[in-house]
Amino acid sequence: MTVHIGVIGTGMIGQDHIRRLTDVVTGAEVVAVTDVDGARAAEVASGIGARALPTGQDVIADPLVDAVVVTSWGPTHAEFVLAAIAAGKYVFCEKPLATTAEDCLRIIEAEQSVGRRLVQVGFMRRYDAGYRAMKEVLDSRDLGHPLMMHCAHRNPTVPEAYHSAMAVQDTAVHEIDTIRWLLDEEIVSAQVIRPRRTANRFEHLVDPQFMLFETASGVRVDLEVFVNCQFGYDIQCETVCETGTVRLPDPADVIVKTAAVQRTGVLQDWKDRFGAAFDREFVEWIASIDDGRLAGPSAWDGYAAAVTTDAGTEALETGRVVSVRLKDRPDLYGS
Ligand SMILES: NC(=O)C1=CN([C@@H]2O[C@H](COP(=O)(O)OP(=O)(O)OC[C@H]3O[C@@H](n4cnc5c(N)ncnc54)[C@H](O)[C@@H]3O)[C@@H](O)[C@H]2O)C=CC1
Ligand SMILES: O=C1[C@@H](O)[C@H](O)[C@@H](O)[C@H](O)[C@H]1O
Repeated sequence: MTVHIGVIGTGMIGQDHIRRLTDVVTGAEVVAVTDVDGARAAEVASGIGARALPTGQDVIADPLVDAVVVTSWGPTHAEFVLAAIAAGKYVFCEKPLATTAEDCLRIIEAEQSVGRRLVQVGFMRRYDAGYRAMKEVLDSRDLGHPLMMHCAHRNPTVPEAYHSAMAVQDTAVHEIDTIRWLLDEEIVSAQVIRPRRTANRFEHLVDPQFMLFETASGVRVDLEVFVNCQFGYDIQCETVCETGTVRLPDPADVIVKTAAVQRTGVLQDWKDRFGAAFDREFVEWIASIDDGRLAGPSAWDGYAAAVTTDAGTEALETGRVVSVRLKDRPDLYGS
């Protein structure tokens, strides 16, 4: 069976997902696209023999579209996800699911009223081979219970429009999801410490930031977010358990030894670091639509991330430890 896809937002990641749905994933075809920049949508559509439609609502209503991919700007996500649920269509939404926890709750309520999962959120790290291997070790409890986790999320630079709260909302949001997923429990508090600022940043930006999270069972997580580290895109994660540790591998690369020096490359971009994870994310999404049972990150995961990033943003502003208070998890999203 071929799943016919409509894509809302043909910007950077929208085009990348269209390419993978067209060239990498079997059983999927992008048949309609839209963008507020109509010329961009038309150009993307013509490259793959799809139709460019005027609005996102037209894409969702299109009878030829079985499932929707939302890759427009964050503040537009909730409207499109809610419309897709109302139309009874599967919807893959890039992070964030919505920019407020209230909108995430509206999405959860809408999905519950339909009685089955239609929404998947684009937390692609859950599809990364290294993170998956780490989760297997943790789930096996071979090393006992996790006690602490040390993480780093480093970008070489960010554009001037990037502001301090984005370190939590746009960057740390990926670790917030992976912490919850790897440890299989919720985060209960967030704190943000401001170390000495790097000189290599725009004046308005607090960078780096040192974040501390605590989970329901008392696991402590530290996360360094350093978005002007200069040297590359570098993702680190180590979990310390009762009888051992498990650490994310660095991406494979050759080691060159010459002139008394040993060197290996550092990736520069999240697209390269997580390219294979994005591919697998879409392969599995299409397979789960075929099965009629979504298994990837849910609207609940999008909601939990939104509440935690709100707490993190407040923690950055106030310097306090801020509690993360979630509603009870509905049965639709497991226990
Ligand atoms: N999972 C991940 O690692 C990543 C996720 N993202 C997420 O993907 C989303 C898009 O990010 P980018 O592609 O970087 O942004 P972008 O600015 O390159 O593309 C967004 C596109 O959406 C269009 N758009 C905005 N509002 C629209 C509307 N109402 N209807 C139709 N089109 C609309 C814009 O014209 C633009 O072409 C964001 O939510 C971002 O957080 C982005 C990068 C990485
Ligand atoms: O979502 C993303 C970007 O927006 C963000 O800026 C990067 O740091 C992340 O690693 C990437 O996955």
